[in-house]
Amino acid sequence: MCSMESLNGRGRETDIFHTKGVSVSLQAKLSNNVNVLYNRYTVGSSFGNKIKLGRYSHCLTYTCIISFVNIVQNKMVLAKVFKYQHMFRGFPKFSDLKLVEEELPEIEDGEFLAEAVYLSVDPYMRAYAPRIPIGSTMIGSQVAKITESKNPDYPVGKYVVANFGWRTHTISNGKEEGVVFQPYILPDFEGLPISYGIGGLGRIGNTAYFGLLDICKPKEGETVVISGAAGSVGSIAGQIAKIQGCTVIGIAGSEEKGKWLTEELGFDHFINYKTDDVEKALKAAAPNGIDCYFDNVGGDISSTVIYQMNHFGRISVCGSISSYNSINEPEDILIQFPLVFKQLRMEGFNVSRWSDRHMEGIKQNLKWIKEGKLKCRETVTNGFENMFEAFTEMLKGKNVGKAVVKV
Ligand SMILES: NC(=O)C1=CN([C@@H]2O[C@H](COP(=O)(O)OP(=O)(O)OC[C@H]3O[C@@H](n4cnc5c(N)ncnc54)[C@H](OP(=O)(O)O)[C@@H]3O)[C@@H](O)[C@H]2O)C=CC1
Ligand SMILES: CCCCCC(=O)/C=C/[C@@H]1[C@@H](C/C=C\CCCC(=O)O)[C@@H](O)C[C@H]1O
Repeated sequence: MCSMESLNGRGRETDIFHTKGVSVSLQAKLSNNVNVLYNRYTVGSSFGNKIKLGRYSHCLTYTCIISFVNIVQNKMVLAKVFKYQHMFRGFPKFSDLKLVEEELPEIEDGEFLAEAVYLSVDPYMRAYAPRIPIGSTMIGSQVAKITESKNPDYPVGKYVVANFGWRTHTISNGKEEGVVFQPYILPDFEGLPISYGIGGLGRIGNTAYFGLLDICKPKEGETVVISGAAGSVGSIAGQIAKIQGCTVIGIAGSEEKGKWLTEELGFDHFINYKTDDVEKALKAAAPNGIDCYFDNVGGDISSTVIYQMNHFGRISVCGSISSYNSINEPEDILIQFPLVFKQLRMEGFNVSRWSDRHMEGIKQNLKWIKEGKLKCRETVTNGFENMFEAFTEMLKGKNVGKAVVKV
């Protein structure tokens, strides 16, 4: 491995290579955190090559120079990768990650090369951070185009949905280790955006579909509350509750989100948890109590909702984003009283529970989209190097619908 950390500097260019009589201009734009890693060195002859790297040439080893020449000559693939460098503490910092480049080898039999087109940024990346090994690739999924293949199950030109992490290029044999699902060919979305594969027509859509229908089991005429309502899961869960004939109350953090939920998605009521008194607003919106609660946020919002639930109400615990960035343990919140006295059913879930029904959820959500009953909105950030920004903006609530990054 050859580290070029000492070359760091935003937008710095290293420049001219003359190799075997061919003059090649190489622009290596290095951002603050860019490091260059070499997985494999082909020690070819670079004797006689004139290599000029300005005043930083002392930082490069001979091996690195040869490796650069090989990259230029053989068009080797360089993947950009975000590594998890320091454990997040509190709100994630840019310096907790490191952007590096990895030289990829040629693919072998059974393998394919995929180029990320859309990457997902999700709250679980923060929630699971204590379990991510330091130095490993940041976790996450993507929709990627297969650009080379020696595996007939993954043909060139097709798109895969895969848990490759925060990286632009990946070699895979279709059997990723230690991930919650294996790469699969993007189903036919009948002209809908391929990015939906990491959103409404993927595990996000299925989280809303199964988490609401299998756990809350909402019935026509019932009142359903959704927290995190304008996010990717919440906005879909609320629309599915509307499709079931329920009265739907969405809780989210801005008036713009509220307008979208009520005016475009058909939610019956909106509560802004940042400016409204949630307890009073809930009483006004649900004078007869709440039957189902789809919980994306946890914390005070959730205990306030749970205290207003009707007998035999059902709570689907999807997540608790209000606590993910906390350093301190949350204060005790006594929900046992309503759970016991109202005989509520509260159940946590992980969408992987329904992996064997993955296509059922996708097909149903696709049908509802085609029928005009379900809308999937996205907040798109451009540029792989902006992954961290997209991630933290989502944690701050700047996204409406699904937060994705377009490479
Ligand atoms: N159980 C499972 O299998 C799965 C669970 N999840 C969970 O679902 C939830 C929603 O995820 P997802 O739809 O992908 O993300 P979102 O698209 O909803 O984005 C996160 C949203 O959380 C809101 N938020 C941030 N901080 C707080 C806070 N302190 N209190 C209340 N809301 C906050 C923000 O909206 P706002 O402006 O409203 O504050 C932000 O937009 C998360 O808890 C996630 O962990 C997701 C996928 C699968
Ligand atoms: C208290 C911590 C709760 C964390 C809950 C949570 O967010 C879990 C999520 C993962 C889930 C991710 C699902 C959808 C992501 C959408 C993009 C995509 O990857 O397609 C899955 O990994 C299983 C749950 O653990």
